[in-house]
Amino acid sequence: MADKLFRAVILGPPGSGKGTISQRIAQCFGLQHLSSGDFLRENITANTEAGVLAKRYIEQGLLVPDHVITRLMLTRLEKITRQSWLLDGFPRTLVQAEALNSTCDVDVVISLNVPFETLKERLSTRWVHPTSGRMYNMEFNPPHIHGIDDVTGEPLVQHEDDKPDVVAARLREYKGIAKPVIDLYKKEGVLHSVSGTETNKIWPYIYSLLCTKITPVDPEESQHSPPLYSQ
Ligand SMILES: Nc1nc2c(ncn2[C@@H]2O[C@H](COP(=O)(O)OP(=O)(O)O)[C@@H](O)[C@H]2O)c(=O)[nH]1
Ligand SMILES: Nc1ncnc2c1ncn2[C@@H]1O[C@H](COP(=O)(O)OP(=O)(O)O)[C@@H](O)[C@H]1O
Repeated sequence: MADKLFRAVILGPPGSGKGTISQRIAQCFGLQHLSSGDFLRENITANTEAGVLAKRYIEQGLLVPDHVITRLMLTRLEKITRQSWLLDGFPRTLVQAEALNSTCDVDVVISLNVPFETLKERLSTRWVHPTSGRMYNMEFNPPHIHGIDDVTGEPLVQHEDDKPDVVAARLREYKGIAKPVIDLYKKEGVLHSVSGTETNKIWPYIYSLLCTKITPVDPEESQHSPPLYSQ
C-alpha cells in the first residue's frame, strides 16, 4: 500500500476548507499539495502569459478558461512522477476532469459540502500570507498581530476574488459547474462526500478514510496534533 503512488482530489465550493484540509492531509500523509489557485497566483505574480490572461478572469470572480488551467496543471503533474499528490481546486469543470482522467486514474475524491451562508462569511474574512499560502480567518483563527503573518512578520493580503462583490459571483458559478464533476467521480466509485460547517468536525472522518488507503507519515503525531481552530 505504501509503495503505490496515491492520487487524490479535493472538491468543494470556494471557502469550503479545501486549502485548510489539504494542508493537514499533506502534513499527515506526505502528499504533495497542488493548489490551482496558488499556482495561478504564482503565474500572475511572475507575469507569465497564462498569469496575465488568468488575472482578467479571477478579478471578476470568473473561472479561468479550461484550456489555460488544464495545460498549466497537467504540465505540472507530468513532472511529479515519484510522489503521491493531492489536487485542490482542479479539476473544477467536467472538461477539466475528463482531461485529468485521460492522463491518470484518481484513487480518491473528497467532496466538501458546506452551507452557502457559512461560505460567504468565511471568504469575506479570509486573509492570506501570499508567499506561504498560510490562511487566516479574521474572526476564527486570526493572526497574533492584526494584518501580519505569525511566522514571517510579513503583511497579509486579501485575495481580489474574496472581496464581497466577487464572492457572490463565484459561489453562484460553482453550483452548476461542479455537479457534472461530482457525478463523474460518483460513477467511477471514488467519490466520498463530507458535510459540515466546521473543519475540525469534518477532519476526523477524512483522516480515517485516508488511513484505509494510505499510510500516515507519522500516525502518532497526526492523531494528537492540536486542532487549528477552537470552534
Ligand atoms: N469559521 C471557520 N473558518 C474556517 C474553518 N475552516 C477553514 N476556515 C477558514 O475559512 C476560509 C476558507 O478556507 P479555505 O481552506 O481557504 O477554503 P477553500 O477556498 O475551499 O480552499 C479561511 O479563512 C479558513 O481559515 C472552520 O471550520 N470555521
Ligand atoms: N480549476 C480551475 N479552473 C478555472 N479557474 C480556476 C481553477 N482553479 C482556480 N481558478 C481561478 O482562480 C481563482 C482562485 O482559486 P482558488 O484559490 O482555488 O479559490 P478558492 O480557494 O477560494 O476556492 C478562482 O476563483 C478561479 O477564478
